[in-house]
Amino acid sequence: MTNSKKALITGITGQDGAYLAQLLLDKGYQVTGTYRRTSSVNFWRIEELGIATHPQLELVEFDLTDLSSMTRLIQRVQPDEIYNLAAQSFVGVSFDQPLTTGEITGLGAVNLLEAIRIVNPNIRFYQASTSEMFGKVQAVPQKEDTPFYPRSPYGVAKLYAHWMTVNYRESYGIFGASGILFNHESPLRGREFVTRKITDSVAKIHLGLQDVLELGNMDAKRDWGYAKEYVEGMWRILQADTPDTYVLATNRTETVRDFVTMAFKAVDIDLAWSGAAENEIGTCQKTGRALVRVNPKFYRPAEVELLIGDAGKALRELGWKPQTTLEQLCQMMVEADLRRNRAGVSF
Ligand SMILES: C[C@H]1O[C@H](OP(=O)(O)OP(=O)(O)OC[C@H]2O[C@@H](n3cnc4c(=O)[nH]c(N)nc43)[C@H](O)[C@@H]2O)[C@@H](O)[C@@H](O)C1=O
Repeated sequence: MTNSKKALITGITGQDGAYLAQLLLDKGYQVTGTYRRTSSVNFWRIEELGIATHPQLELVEFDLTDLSSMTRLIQRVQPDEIYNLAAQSFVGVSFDQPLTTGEITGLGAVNLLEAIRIVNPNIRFYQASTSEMFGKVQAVPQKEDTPFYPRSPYGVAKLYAHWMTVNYRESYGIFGASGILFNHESPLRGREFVTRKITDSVAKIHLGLQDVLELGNMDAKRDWGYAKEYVEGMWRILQADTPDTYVLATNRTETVRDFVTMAFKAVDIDLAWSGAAENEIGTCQKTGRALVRVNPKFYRPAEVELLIGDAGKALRELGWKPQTTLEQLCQMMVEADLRRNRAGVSF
């Protein structure tokens, strides 16, 4: 399918960037994806999706904190839509690197908004906002009008970018839209995030490549959906008649412990839990072997205890609804990690 539309995606090497690029290429868009220079730039996600060498995909190395190069890039590409998915997105790291997180995750979005304002105010802009902005939640479930209370430098930086998007919408009439996405996972998730850390470890333990899985707070509750469906929601948000803010979530919440139990079940291991807090362990019911234990080094200075979103507005106005259950998602992730570990590849 061809289509005359052009999209710019910042953060093409991340989970969402890769899935969104695939979706837009399938729709016939010309896609420019930007990535940050790091010591180990890695294109494994777009390679796994089979789009790395797609003729309609251009990859550009780019720094979100540099307004002048951003302006030149937008002048050259002339995109119809910009999806800002680039961020320092790991909550744990943001406590150690609050300033870098603020520059990339917070100010980076404003650089894009400024460049749009300068180059072409008709460009549609999607800001990747996050349930981390609800943090210490002020209502259950959380929706678009729930007051924010971020609990990490990451959440604070995202909240700044979110309000700047709203502000540019109201001040300059820019089509600045924001998706408040709850946790969304997939086989393309990085292993620094808890679901993928769990599914990769379960695969390794099952194959005899690892002894035990160590985790932090297992009582944290998250609303986990399937990332591939969430990028479809991003696209719908930018196709709406007017720019707005939408929550994307499943409206189901489970603990980290529940996800661990589910992941071991996917390889036919039933766990029994014992001990509490720092002494909690998960043992194999059949063999009595300890497979999971808590290591306080993974605790965060401030924790988000409970997230559960209400995506009713996205359903009513955009027709968006999650389809994949957490059990299906977990199974899909464990199977992908079994496949990779059997093949000796490690992403
Ligand atoms: C929507 C939001 O979603 C993500 O943020 P996150 O919820 O912090 O994701 P996570 O997978 O790192 O942690 C989930 C929970 O799991 C707990 N937990 C326990 N033990 C470990 C552990 O060993 N590692 C990690 N990473 N977490 C652990 C941890 O303390 C937390 O309560 C990002 O995409 C972010 O960019 C974003 O926007």
